[in-house]
Amino acid sequence: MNLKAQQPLVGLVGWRGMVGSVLMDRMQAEGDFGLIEPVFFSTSNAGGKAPAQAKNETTLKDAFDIEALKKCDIVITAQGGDYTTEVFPKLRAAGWTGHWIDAASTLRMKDDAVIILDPVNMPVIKNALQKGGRNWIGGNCTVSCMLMGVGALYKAGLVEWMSSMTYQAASGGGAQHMRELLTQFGTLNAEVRALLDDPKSAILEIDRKILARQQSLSGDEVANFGVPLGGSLIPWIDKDLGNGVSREEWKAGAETNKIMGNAQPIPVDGFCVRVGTMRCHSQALTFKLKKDVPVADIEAMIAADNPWAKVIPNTKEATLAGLTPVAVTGTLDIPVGRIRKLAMGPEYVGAYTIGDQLLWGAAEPLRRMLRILLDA
Ligand SMILES: NC(=O)C1=CN([C@@H]2O[C@H](COP(=O)(O)OP(=O)(O)OC[C@H]3O[C@@H](n4cnc5c(N)ncnc54)[C@H](OP(=O)(O)O)[C@@H]3O)[C@@H](O)[C@H]2O)C=CC1
Ligand SMILES: N[C@@H](CC(=O)OP(=O)(O)O)C(=O)O
Repeated sequence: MNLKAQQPLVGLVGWRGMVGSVLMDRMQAEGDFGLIEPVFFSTSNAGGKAPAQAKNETTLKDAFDIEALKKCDIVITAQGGDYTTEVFPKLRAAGWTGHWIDAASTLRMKDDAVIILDPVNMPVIKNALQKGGRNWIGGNCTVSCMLMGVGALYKAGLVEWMSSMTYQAASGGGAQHMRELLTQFGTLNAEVRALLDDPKSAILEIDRKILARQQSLSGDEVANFGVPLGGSLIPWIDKDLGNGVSREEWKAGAETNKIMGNAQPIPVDGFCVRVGTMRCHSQALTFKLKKDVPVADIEAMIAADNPWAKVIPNTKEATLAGLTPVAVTGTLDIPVGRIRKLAMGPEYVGAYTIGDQLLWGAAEPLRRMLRILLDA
């Protein structure tokens, strides 16, 4: 398949979901649709009208139609893991040799799949391409955002181990989770609105009423998270692996090492916590470096690594201005701040980083992989 010789046929699945919509916006902004012939698929509305970016094929194809998918040179999917599990093996079994670009975690750890994050692991991607690689999978959002920020330290071989404590946004669970969080905030606010309006009301009375309402949230009010997130947090994300580790925590080590192509795995571990933010994942990092490196050198390496990593000076003023989810949401910036030596010794370094989990954490690596294939 010579992807350069023509406008390749690119099948888009999951384009109207939350991740898919962010992907479409980014592809539009970067002019990607000018380089491809898009074919839009749907799991629910085959025969419906394709979005405005459609060119020749203006109706939606059935996303389960293997013959229709087989015609594509490239398929990009943000439809989710169940879709991948059902369709991908059938498509390959039918003899399809095109490129599969996927946001779901299903195929990430397969030997013939590469976790794509090209500003961090372009050599790994190029090497796989040369060997005929065809399966390109976006990484876990927390891992991708972390490596976009501090990948420089891994590339330099400086990391002996790293611990990551995350503060993950509601969007990581999907659109319904974001709605649930906001609805809970509204419910809680309504519960004490009269008391809030009265400046003389007792804060402990407000606190008591809020707690009572949080504890009574049930049914549809907690259908997605299972327990209240508004005014609370949840220190478990994804499945229980049965050994005290959550699947989200397991991904940190497994995916970091796979992305970096480490022959000798570097220990990466910590706790993943869901907090009441909208779509930015934050994380506090502890590094044990292999040697004592001055903070200024660490900052310089991070700043020089890629155009999106931004060092935030370790002051209160700069932190409040540039190192919060509200400051970062909707941008491709990956600020890294709070960089300092820790009390444990000169090789121990702390840092704090944030990324929009729908951009670098999901959509952006997919569209960049498309461009890599088009340029190959
Ligand atoms: N959420 C996240 O943070 C991340 C998600 N991912 C991966 O991406 C997958 C998709 O996630 P996400 O985008 O959050 O899922 P969504 O639920 O937003 O979208 C998934 C699909 O649901 C269908 N759908 C049904 N009703 C609606 C509706 N009202 N509006 C839009 N779409 C609707 C669409 O399929 P159709 O058009 O065919 O009906 C859509 O493609 C995940 O399963 C995961 O594998 C990866 C990284 C991060
Ligand atoms: N699990 C992440 C979101 C996500 O979709 O991750 P993954 O792509 O690894 O399943 C979160 O909840 O924040």
